[in-house]
Amino acid sequence: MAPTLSTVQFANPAEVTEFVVNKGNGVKGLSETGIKALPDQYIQPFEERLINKFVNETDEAIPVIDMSNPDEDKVAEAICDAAEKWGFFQVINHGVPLEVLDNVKAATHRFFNLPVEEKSRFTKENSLSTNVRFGTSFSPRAEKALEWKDYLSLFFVSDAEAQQFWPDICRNEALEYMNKSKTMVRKLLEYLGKNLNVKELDETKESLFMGSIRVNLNYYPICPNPDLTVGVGRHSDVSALTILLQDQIGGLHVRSLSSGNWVHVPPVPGSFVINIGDAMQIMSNGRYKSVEHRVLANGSNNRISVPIFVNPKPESVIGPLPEVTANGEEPIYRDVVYSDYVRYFFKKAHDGKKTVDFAKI
Ligand SMILES: COc1cc(/C=C/C(=O)SCCNC(=O)CCNC(=O)[C@H](O)C(C)(C)COP(=O)(O)OP(=O)(O)OC[C@H]2O[C@@H](n3cnc4c(N)ncnc43)[C@H](O)[C@@H]2OP(=O)(O)O)ccc1O
Ligand SMILES: O=C(O)CCC(=O)C(=O)O
Ligand SMILES: [Fe+2]
Repeated sequence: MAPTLSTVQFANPAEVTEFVVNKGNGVKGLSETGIKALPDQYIQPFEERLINKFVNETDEAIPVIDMSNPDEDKVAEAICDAAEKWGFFQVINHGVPLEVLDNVKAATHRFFNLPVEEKSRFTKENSLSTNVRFGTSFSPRAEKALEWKDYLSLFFVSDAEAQQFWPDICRNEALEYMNKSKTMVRKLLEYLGKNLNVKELDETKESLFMGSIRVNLNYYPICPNPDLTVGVGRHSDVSALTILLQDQIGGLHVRSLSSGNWVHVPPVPGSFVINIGDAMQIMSNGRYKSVEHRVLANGSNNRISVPIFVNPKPESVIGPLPEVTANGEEPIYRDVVYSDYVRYFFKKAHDGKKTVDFAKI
Protein backbone atom coordinates (compact mmCIF):
# COMPACT_ATOMS: atom_id res chain seq x y z
CA MET A 1 0.00 0.00 0.00
CA ALA A 2 1.19 3.53 -0.70
CA PRO A 3 1.81 5.71 2.36
CA THR A 4 -1.12 8.02 3.16
CA LEU A 5 -1.25 11.70 4.08
CA SER A 6 -1.33 10.86 7.78
CA THR A 7 1.96 8.95 7.54
CA VAL A 8 3.92 11.15 5.14
CA GLN A 9 4.86 14.77 5.82
CA PHE A 10 7.31 16.74 3.72
CA ALA A 11 9.30 19.43 5.52
CA ASN A 12 11.02 20.71 2.38
CA PRO A 13 11.46 20.03 -1.37
CA ALA A 14 14.47 17.78 -0.76
CA GLU A 15 12.25 15.39 1.19
CA VAL A 16 9.81 15.25 -1.72
CA THR A 17 12.64 14.35 -4.11
CA GLU A 18 13.90 11.73 -1.68
CA PHE A 19 10.41 10.18 -1.47
CA VAL A 20 9.57 10.35 -5.18
CA VAL A 21 12.89 9.82 -6.98
CA ASN A 22 15.27 8.10 -4.57
CA LYS A 23 12.83 5.95 -2.58
CA GLY A 24 10.99 4.93 -5.77
CA ASN A 25 7.51 6.06 -4.76
CA GLY A 26 7.19 8.03 -7.98
CA VAL A 27 4.60 10.72 -8.54
CA LYS A 28 1.96 8.01 -8.18
CA GLY A 29 3.06 7.53 -4.56
CA LEU A 30 3.08 11.30 -4.05
CA SER A 31 -0.39 11.69 -5.55
CA GLU A 32 -1.70 8.93 -3.28
CA THR A 33 -0.50 10.71 -0.13
CA GLY A 34 -3.37 13.11 -0.87
CA ILE A 35 -0.98 16.02 -1.30
CA LYS A 36 -3.00 19.19 -1.89
CA ALA A 37 -0.46 21.50 -3.53
CA LEU A 38 2.13 20.90 -6.22
CA PRO A 39 5.65 20.72 -4.72
CA ASP A 40 7.91 23.51 -5.97
CA GLN A 41 10.18 21.31 -8.06
CA TYR A 42 7.27 20.39 -10.35
CA ILE A 43 6.40 24.00 -11.17
CA GLN A 44 7.31 24.54 -14.81
CA PRO A 45 8.49 27.91 -16.16
CA PHE A 46 5.57 30.13 -17.18
CA GLU A 47 6.12 29.70 -20.94
CA GLU A 48 5.93 25.91 -20.65
CA ARG A 49 2.51 26.21 -19.01
CA LEU A 50 0.89 28.47 -21.59
CA ILE A 51 -0.45 25.57 -23.56
CA ASN A 52 -4.15 26.42 -23.19
CA LYS A 53 -3.69 29.72 -24.97
CA PHE A 54 -3.06 27.93 -28.24
CA VAL A 55 -5.16 24.81 -27.81
CA ASN A 56 -8.53 24.12 -29.44
CA GLU A 57 -8.68 27.51 -31.11
CA THR A 58 -8.54 25.93 -34.55
CA ASP A 59 -10.20 23.04 -36.35
CA GLU A 60 -6.85 21.42 -36.99
CA ALA A 61 -6.67 17.69 -36.32
CA ILE A 62 -4.07 15.05 -37.07
CA PRO A 63 -5.21 12.62 -39.80
CA VAL A 64 -7.00 9.39 -38.85
CA ILE A 65 -6.13 6.71 -41.43
CA ASP A 66 -8.12 3.52 -41.96
CA MET A 67 -5.82 0.57 -42.67
CA SER A 68 -8.61 -1.95 -43.45
CA ASN A 69 -7.24 -2.34 -46.99
CA PRO A 70 -3.55 -1.75 -46.37
CA ASP A 71 -2.55 -2.55 -49.95
CA GLU A 72 -4.57 0.29 -51.44
CA ASP A 73 -2.35 3.04 -52.85
CA LYS A 74 -4.39 5.68 -51.11
CA VAL A 75 -3.49 4.25 -47.68
CA ALA A 76 0.24 4.51 -48.46
CA GLU A 77 -0.26 8.01 -49.85
CA ALA A 78 -2.19 9.17 -46.77
CA ILE A 79 0.52 7.81 -44.47
CA CYS A 80 3.42 9.43 -46.35
CA ASP A 81 1.51 12.69 -46.68
CA ALA A 82 0.82 12.75 -42.91
CA ALA A 83 4.48 11.92 -42.18
CA GLU A 84 5.57 14.94 -44.23
CA LYS A 85 2.91 17.45 -43.15
CA TRP A 86 2.18 16.44 -39.57
CA GLY A 87 4.76 13.90 -38.42
CA PHE A 88 1.79 12.39 -36.56
CA PHE A 89 -1.33 10.41 -37.47
CA GLN A 90 -3.71 7.86 -35.97
CA VAL A 91 -4.47 4.48 -37.52
CA ILE A 92 -7.64 2.41 -37.13
CA ASN A 93 -8.36 -1.15 -38.37
CA HIS A 94 -4.63 -1.80 -38.15
CA GLY A 95 -4.88 -5.56 -37.60
CA VAL A 96 -3.52 -5.70 -34.04
CA PRO A 97 -6.14 -7.59 -31.99
CA LEU A 98 -7.98 -5.31 -29.57
CA GLU A 99 -7.58 -7.93 -26.85
CA VAL A 100 -3.80 -7.49 -27.04
CA LEU A 101 -4.24 -3.75 -26.49
CA ASP A 102 -6.63 -4.27 -23.57
CA ASN A 103 -4.25 -6.79 -22.02
CA VAL A 104 -1.24 -4.48 -22.10
CA LYS A 105 -3.29 -1.62 -20.64
CA ALA A 106 -4.45 -3.88 -17.79
CA ALA A 107 -0.85 -5.06 -17.26
CA THR A 108 0.31 -1.44 -17.06
CA HIS A 109 -2.19 -0.75 -14.28
CA ARG A 110 -1.12 -3.95 -12.50
CA PHE A 111 2.56 -2.96 -12.60
CA PHE A 112 2.01 0.56 -11.25
CA ASN A 113 -0.36 -0.76 -8.57
CA LEU A 114 2.42 -2.91 -7.13
CA PRO A 115 3.76 -1.87 -3.72
CA VAL A 116 6.76 0.45 -3.85
CA GLU A 117 9.12 -2.33 -2.67
CA GLU A 118 8.24 -4.38 -5.75
CA LYS A 119 8.50 -1.53 -8.28
CA SER A 120 11.77 -0.37 -6.74
CA ARG A 121 13.40 -3.65 -7.75
CA PHE A 122 13.49 -2.11 -11.25
CA THR A 123 15.00 1.32 -10.57
CA LYS A 124 18.30 2.14 -12.26
CA GLU A 125 20.12 1.39 -8.98
CA ASN A 126 18.40 -1.94 -8.31
CA SER A 127 17.49 -3.41 -11.68
CA LEU A 128 19.34 -6.60 -12.54
CA SER A 129 19.33 -5.56 -16.21
CA THR A 130 20.24 -2.21 -17.77
CA ASN A 131 17.43 -2.92 -20.22
CA VAL A 132 14.72 -2.66 -17.57
CA ARG A 133 14.24 0.62 -15.78
CA PHE A 134 11.46 1.97 -13.52
CA GLY A 135 11.73 5.72 -13.11
CA THR A 136 9.99 9.03 -12.76
CA SER A 137 9.98 12.31 -14.72
CA PHE A 138 12.42 12.15 -17.65
CA SER A 139 15.94 12.91 -16.53
CA PRO A 140 15.54 14.09 -12.90
CA ARG A 141 19.21 14.90 -12.39
CA ALA A 142 19.29 17.20 -15.44
CA GLU A 143 15.88 18.83 -15.04
CA LYS A 144 15.24 22.24 -13.46
CA ALA A 145 11.55 21.34 -13.18
CA LEU A 146 10.36 17.74 -12.86
CA GLU A 147 7.57 16.16 -14.90
CA TRP A 148 4.46 14.50 -13.46
CA LYS A 149 5.00 10.99 -14.88
CA ASP A 150 6.32 7.57 -13.82
CA TYR A 151 7.46 4.96 -16.32
CA LEU A 152 8.73 1.44 -16.82
CA SER A 153 11.08 1.21 -19.80
CA LEU A 154 11.72 -2.22 -21.38
CA PHE A 155 14.41 -2.51 -24.04
CA PHE A 156 14.03 -5.79 -25.98
CA VAL A 157 17.19 -7.83 -26.41
CA SER A 158 15.88 -11.40 -26.62
CA ASP A 159 13.00 -13.52 -25.34
CA ALA A 160 15.34 -15.23 -22.89
CA GLU A 161 16.50 -11.86 -21.47
CA ALA A 162 12.92 -10.67 -21.16
CA GLN A 163 11.88 -13.91 -19.43
CA GLN A 164 14.69 -13.43 -16.94
CA PHE A 165 14.52 -9.71 -16.22
CA TRP A 166 11.21 -8.08 -17.21
CA PRO A 167 8.67 -7.86 -14.35
CA ASP A 168 6.47 -10.99 -14.26
CA ILE A 169 3.34 -8.92 -13.79
CA CYS A 170 3.46 -7.33 -17.26
CA ARG A 171 6.11 -9.29 -19.20
CA ASN A 172 3.92 -11.53 -21.37
CA GLU A 173 1.46 -8.76 -22.20
CA ALA A 174 4.24 -6.34 -23.17
CA LEU A 175 5.94 -8.97 -25.35
CA GLU A 176 2.66 -9.96 -27.02
CA TYR A 177 1.87 -6.29 -27.68
CA MET A 178 5.32 -5.74 -29.21
CA ASN A 179 5.22 -8.91 -31.33
CA LYS A 180 1.65 -8.51 -32.58
CA SER A 181 2.38 -4.92 -33.66
CA LYS A 182 5.31 -5.85 -35.88
CA THR A 183 3.29 -6.61 -39.03
CA MET A 184 1.71 -3.16 -38.88
CA VAL A 185 5.07 -1.52 -38.15
CA ARG A 186 6.65 -3.29 -41.16
CA LYS A 187 3.81 -2.14 -43.40
CA LEU A 188 4.17 1.47 -42.25
CA LEU A 189 7.93 1.37 -42.79
CA GLU A 190 7.51 -0.19 -46.24
CA TYR A 191 5.23 2.68 -47.30
CA LEU A 192 7.50 5.33 -45.84
CA GLY A 193 10.55 3.68 -47.41
CA LYS A 194 9.02 3.31 -50.90
CA ASN A 195 8.25 7.01 -50.96
CA LEU A 196 11.98 7.59 -50.33
CA ASN A 197 12.97 5.24 -53.19
CA VAL A 198 13.82 2.42 -50.78
CA LYS A 199 12.66 -0.52 -52.89
CA GLU A 200 12.27 -3.10 -50.14
CA LEU A 201 12.69 -3.59 -46.43
CA ASP A 202 15.70 -5.91 -46.79
CA GLU A 203 17.92 -6.96 -43.88
CA THR A 204 20.00 -3.75 -43.95
CA LYS A 205 16.98 -1.47 -44.03
CA GLU A 206 15.16 -3.51 -41.38
CA SER A 207 18.13 -3.10 -39.09
CA LEU A 208 18.18 0.67 -39.70
CA PHE A 209 14.45 1.24 -39.39
CA MET A 210 13.47 -1.34 -36.77
CA GLY A 211 16.69 -2.91 -35.47
CA SER A 212 15.86 -2.27 -31.81
CA ILE A 213 12.62 -1.90 -29.89
CA ARG A 214 11.80 -0.28 -26.57
CA VAL A 215 8.37 -0.53 -24.93
CA ASN A 216 7.54 2.04 -22.24
CA LEU A 217 4.63 1.84 -19.82
CA ASN A 218 3.74 5.40 -18.76
CA TYR A 219 1.65 6.37 -15.73
CA TYR A 220 0.36 9.92 -15.16
CA PRO A 221 -1.37 10.09 -11.76
CA ILE A 222 -3.89 12.72 -10.69
CA CYS A 223 -2.05 16.00 -10.13
CA PRO A 224 -3.01 18.61 -7.48
CA ASN A 225 -2.25 21.67 -9.69
CA PRO A 226 -2.18 20.41 -13.28
CA ASP A 227 -1.98 23.93 -14.76
CA LEU A 228 1.41 24.53 -13.16
CA THR A 229 3.20 21.47 -14.50
CA VAL A 230 3.33 18.96 -17.37
CA GLY A 231 2.99 15.18 -17.73
CA VAL A 232 5.70 15.20 -20.39
CA GLY A 233 7.46 18.34 -21.57
CA ARG A 234 7.93 19.40 -25.21
CA HIS A 235 10.06 16.88 -27.07
CA SER A 236 10.39 14.88 -30.23
CA ASP A 237 11.10 11.15 -30.01
CA VAL A 238 14.54 9.88 -30.95
CA SER A 239 13.07 6.74 -32.52
CA ALA A 240 12.58 6.00 -36.22
CA LEU A 241 8.86 5.52 -35.58
CA THR A 242 6.77 5.50 -32.41
CA ILE A 243 3.47 3.70 -32.08
CA LEU A 244 1.50 4.77 -29.06
CA LEU A 245 -1.48 3.25 -27.34
CA GLN A 246 -3.33 5.73 -25.13
CA ASP A 247 -6.32 5.20 -22.85
CA GLN A 248 -9.55 7.20 -22.97
CA ILE A 249 -8.40 10.14 -20.80
CA GLY A 250 -6.60 12.34 -23.35
CA GLY A 251 -3.94 15.00 -22.84
CA LEU A 252 -1.43 14.41 -25.66
CA HIS A 253 -0.83 17.54 -27.76
CA VAL A 254 1.10 17.89 -30.98
CA ARG A 255 2.62 21.05 -32.43
CA SER A 256 1.09 21.76 -35.84
CA LEU A 257 3.80 22.33 -38.44
CA SER A 258 1.57 24.66 -40.44
CA SER A 259 0.25 26.94 -37.67
CA GLY A 260 2.45 26.32 -34.63
CA ASN A 261 -0.70 25.67 -32.56
CA TRP A 262 -0.88 22.84 -30.06
CA VAL A 263 -3.43 20.33 -31.32
CA HIS A 264 -5.04 17.74 -29.06
CA VAL A 265 -4.87 14.08 -30.12
CA PRO A 266 -8.32 12.81 -29.12
CA PRO A 267 -8.45 9.21 -27.90
CA VAL A 268 -9.99 7.00 -30.61
CA PRO A 269 -10.90 3.58 -29.19
CA GLY A 270 -8.81 0.77 -30.69
CA SER A 271 -6.48 3.15 -32.53
CA PHE A 272 -2.73 3.75 -32.45
CA VAL A 273 -1.13 7.17 -32.54
CA ILE A 274 1.88 6.97 -34.87
CA ASN A 275 4.68 9.50 -34.98
CA ILE A 276 7.87 9.99 -36.91
CA GLY A 277 10.99 10.14 -34.73
CA ASP A 278 14.27 12.01 -35.14
CA ALA A 279 16.06 8.98 -36.64
CA MET A 280 13.55 8.89 -39.51
CA GLN A 281 13.74 12.66 -39.96
CA ILE A 282 17.51 12.32 -40.30
CA MET A 283 17.40 9.30 -42.63
CA SER A 284 14.81 10.99 -44.86
CA ASN A 285 16.98 14.14 -44.93
CA GLY A 286 14.14 16.14 -43.40
CA ARG A 287 11.34 14.92 -45.69
CA TYR A 288 9.50 13.23 -42.81
CA LYS A 289 9.16 15.35 -39.66
CA SER A 290 9.62 14.37 -36.04
CA VAL A 291 7.30 16.79 -34.36
CA GLU A 292 7.19 18.33 -30.89
CA HIS A 293 4.59 16.88 -28.59
CA ARG A 294 3.74 17.09 -24.91
CA VAL A 295 1.31 15.68 -22.36
CA LEU A 296 -0.79 17.75 -19.96
CA ALA A 297 -1.10 16.79 -16.34
CA ASN A 298 -4.64 15.96 -15.25
CA GLY A 299 -6.40 17.11 -12.07
CA SER A 300 -9.13 14.47 -11.97
CA ASN A 301 -8.00 11.28 -13.71
CA ASN A 302 -5.06 8.92 -13.77
CA ARG A 303 -3.84 8.27 -17.32
CA ILE A 304 -1.68 5.57 -18.94
CA SER A 305 -0.02 5.26 -22.33
CA VAL A 306 2.12 2.53 -23.88
CA PRO A 307 4.55 3.68 -26.60
CA ILE A 308 6.63 1.28 -28.67
CA PHE A 309 9.78 3.05 -29.84
CA VAL A 310 10.96 1.46 -33.08
CA ASN A 311 14.62 2.35 -33.52
CA PRO A 312 17.81 1.69 -35.45
CA LYS A 313 20.19 -0.71 -33.72
CA PRO A 314 22.25 1.22 -31.12
CA GLU A 315 25.47 0.58 -33.08
CA SER A 316 24.00 1.65 -36.45
CA VAL A 317 25.37 4.71 -38.16
CA ILE A 318 22.45 6.86 -39.29
CA GLY A 319 22.42 9.71 -41.79
CA PRO A 320 20.49 10.74 -44.92
CA LEU A 321 19.84 7.56 -46.94
CA PRO A 322 21.73 7.17 -50.24
CA GLU A 323 18.35 6.61 -51.95
CA VAL A 324 17.35 10.13 -50.88
CA THR A 325 20.52 11.96 -51.82
CA ALA A 326 21.10 10.01 -55.09
CA ASN A 327 19.38 12.75 -57.09
CA GLY A 328 21.90 15.36 -55.90
CA GLU A 329 19.91 16.56 -52.87
CA GLU A 330 22.31 18.13 -50.33
CA PRO A 331 22.44 16.20 -47.03
CA ILE A 332 21.41 18.42 -44.13
CA TYR A 333 22.47 15.89 -41.46
CA ARG A 334 25.81 14.20 -40.83
CA ASP A 335 26.28 10.51 -40.03
CA VAL A 336 25.99 9.74 -36.31
CA VAL A 337 26.18 6.56 -34.24
CA TYR A 338 22.62 6.04 -33.06
CA SER A 339 23.52 5.25 -29.42
CA ASP A 340 25.53 8.52 -29.23
CA TYR A 341 22.43 10.35 -30.41
CA VAL A 342 20.19 8.63 -27.83
CA ARG A 343 22.68 9.20 -25.00
CA TYR A 344 22.70 12.92 -25.87
CA PHE A 345 18.88 12.95 -25.72
CA PHE A 346 18.74 11.28 -22.31
CA LYS A 347 21.42 13.38 -20.64
CA LYS A 348 19.49 16.66 -20.84
CA ALA A 349 15.98 17.78 -19.92
CA HIS A 350 13.27 17.79 -22.58
CA ASP A 351 13.97 20.74 -24.85
CA GLY A 352 11.62 20.62 -27.80
CA LYS A 353 13.36 19.84 -31.07
CA LYS A 354 16.89 20.65 -29.97
CA THR A 355 18.25 17.08 -29.95
CA VAL A 356 18.26 16.95 -33.74
CA ASP A 357 20.83 19.79 -33.83
CA PHE A 358 23.30 17.12 -32.67
CA ALA A 359 23.17 15.67 -36.20
CA LYS A 360 22.84 18.91 -38.20
CA ILE A 361 25.64 19.77 -40.62
C1 LIG B 1 11.44 8.15 -20.25
O1 LIG B 1 10.64 9.18 -20.75
C2 LIG B 1 10.65 9.45 -22.07
C3 LIG B 1 11.27 8.64 -23.00
C4 LIG B 1 11.23 8.99 -24.33
C5 LIG B 1 11.89 8.13 -25.24
C6 LIG B 1 11.83 8.32 -26.54
C7 LIG B 1 12.49 7.39 -27.43
O2 LIG B 1 12.46 7.60 -28.61
S1 LIG B 1 13.23 5.99 -26.68
C8 LIG B 1 14.07 5.15 -27.92
C9 LIG B 1 15.48 5.26 -27.58
N1 LIG B 1 16.25 4.34 -28.34
C10 LIG B 1 16.76 3.24 -27.78
O3 LIG B 1 16.59 2.99 -26.61
C11 LIG B 1 17.56 2.32 -28.63
C12 LIG B 1 18.99 2.55 -28.50
N2 LIG B 1 19.46 2.41 -27.12
C13 LIG B 1 20.69 2.70 -26.79
O4 LIG B 1 21.48 3.08 -27.63
C14 LIG B 1 21.12 2.55 -25.33
O5 LIG B 1 20.28 1.66 -24.69
C15 LIG B 1 21.09 3.90 -24.56
C16 LIG B 1 19.68 4.45 -24.49
C17 LIG B 1 22.01 4.91 -25.27
C18 LIG B 1 21.61 3.69 -23.15
O6 LIG B 1 22.93 3.24 -23.21
P1 LIG B 1 23.94 3.21 -22.00
O7 LIG B 1 24.85 4.38 -22.08
O8 LIG B 1 24.53 1.85 -21.99
O9 LIG B 1 23.02 3.25 -20.72
P2 LIG B 1 22.91 4.23 -19.50
O10 LIG B 1 24.26 4.68 -19.00
O11 LIG B 1 22.08 3.44 -18.58
O12 LIG B 1 22.08 5.52 -20.00
C19 LIG B 1 22.66 6.73 -20.31
C20 LIG B 1 21.79 7.83 -19.71
O13 LIG B 1 20.48 7.81 -20.32
C21 LIG B 1 19.47 7.62 -19.33
N3 LIG B 1 18.52 6.59 -19.78
C22 LIG B 1 18.87 5.43 -20.36
N4 LIG B 1 17.77 4.75 -20.68
C23 LIG B 1 16.72 5.48 -20.28
C24 LIG B 1 15.30 5.32 -20.32
N5 LIG B 1 14.74 4.25 -20.86
N6 LIG B 1 14.52 6.29 -19.83
C25 LIG B 1 15.04 7.39 -19.27
N7 LIG B 1 16.39 7.62 -19.20
C26 LIG B 1 17.20 6.67 -19.69
C27 LIG B 1 20.14 7.16 -18.09
O14 LIG B 1 19.49 7.72 -16.99
C28 LIG B 1 21.58 7.62 -18.23
O15 LIG B 1 21.77 8.84 -17.57
P3 LIG B 1 22.34 8.85 -16.06
O16 LIG B 1 22.42 10.29 -15.73
O17 LIG B 1 21.33 8.12 -15.22
O18 LIG B 1 23.66 8.12 -16.09
C29 LIG B 1 10.55 10.16 -24.70
C30 LIG B 1 9.94 10.96 -23.76
C31 LIG B 1 9.99 10.61 -22.44
O19 LIG B 1 9.44 11.40 -21.47
O1 LIG C 1 1.72 9.62 -23.12
C1 LIG C 1 1.67 10.07 -24.23
O2 LIG C 1 0.60 10.30 -24.81
C2 LIG C 1 2.94 10.43 -24.98
C3 LIG C 1 4.20 9.99 -24.30
C4 LIG C 1 5.41 10.37 -25.07
O3 LIG C 1 5.43 11.32 -25.79
C5 LIG C 1 6.64 9.54 -24.92
O4 LIG C 1 6.67 8.63 -24.07
O5 LIG C 1 7.60 9.77 -25.69
FE1 LIG D 1 7.17 11.21 -27.13
